[in-house]
Amino acid sequence: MKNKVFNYIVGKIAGGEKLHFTLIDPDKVSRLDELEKLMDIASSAGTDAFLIGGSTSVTPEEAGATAEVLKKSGLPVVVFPGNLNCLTPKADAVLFMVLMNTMEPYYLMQVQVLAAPLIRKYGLETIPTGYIVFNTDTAVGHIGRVYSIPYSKPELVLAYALAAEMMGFKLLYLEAGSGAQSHIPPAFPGIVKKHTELITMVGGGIRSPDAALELIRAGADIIVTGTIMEKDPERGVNIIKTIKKYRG
Ligand SMILES: CC(C)=CCC/C(C)=C/CC/C(C)=C/CC/C(C)=C/COP(=O)(O)OP(=O)(O)O
Ligand SMILES: O=P(O)(O)OC[C@@H](O)CO
Ligand SMILES: [Mg+2]
Repeated sequence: MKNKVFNYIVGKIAGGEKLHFTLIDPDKVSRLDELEKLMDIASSAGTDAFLIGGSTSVTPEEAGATAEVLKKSGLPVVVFPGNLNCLTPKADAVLFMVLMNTMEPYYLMQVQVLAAPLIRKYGLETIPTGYIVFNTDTAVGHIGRVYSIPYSKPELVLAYALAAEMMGFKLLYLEAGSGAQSHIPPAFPGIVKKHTELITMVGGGIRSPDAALELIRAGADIIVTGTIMEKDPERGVNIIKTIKKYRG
């Protein structure tokens, strides 16, 4: 069905839910038995979908094998691509992303042109996504040649968000970078939510239920965690449960 994953997300948000996505980096979780364990823990806690991706070192075979395992959960499996190598027909959908604050033309239009025919052949659903990365001191910040946006300037974030909406993106991913020292300020999802209709997804450096709650209260619709599930699954479960209990 067309837009199946997107409609699943929109339906949950319309029903008053806040969502949690679990990021699996095939570069970090390469053993399939470990992956299955993580999947069971996250899905029992109530995560709403799985993202698969990494900035470096993901082979198409690893992406495919990861997707195949995660599909067993019955939850949507969405590619969050660092590049073409992350694409796999085994997933349900792909975040069709533009890295809005890059200085590298490849991440603005070239990778999308290279990816589009492959995605069509694979039959993957595409979710038009504006991607903004705030921390240059992370793998994605380095690989993506990110042009940093000051943390003290939410109005600049809003300018990006308005541009994303005017260009027809449906989702805006505000990213501190995987393993970032700190998550983004709540004022960022706050200002985006106040002035646009974009689905607002926040990730990077979220390591506590309080941090997730703060971002959700400010306006984030979707919280992404990756590292915490690999390092401290119990804490990861607490974050998911807190998000799923929240009613605004
Ligand atoms: C449309 C297609 C096919 C691709 C878009 C490609 C774009 C725009 C990529 C943006 C730049 C980039 C490198 C994104 C990577 C995002 C990602 C999957 C991050 C996951 O975390 P890691 O950066 O691997 O963190 P670790 O350092 O913890 O491994
Ligand atoms: O690994 P963490 O810090 O949870 O970040 C998740 C995600 O936003 C990275 O793209
Ligand atoms: Mg990685």
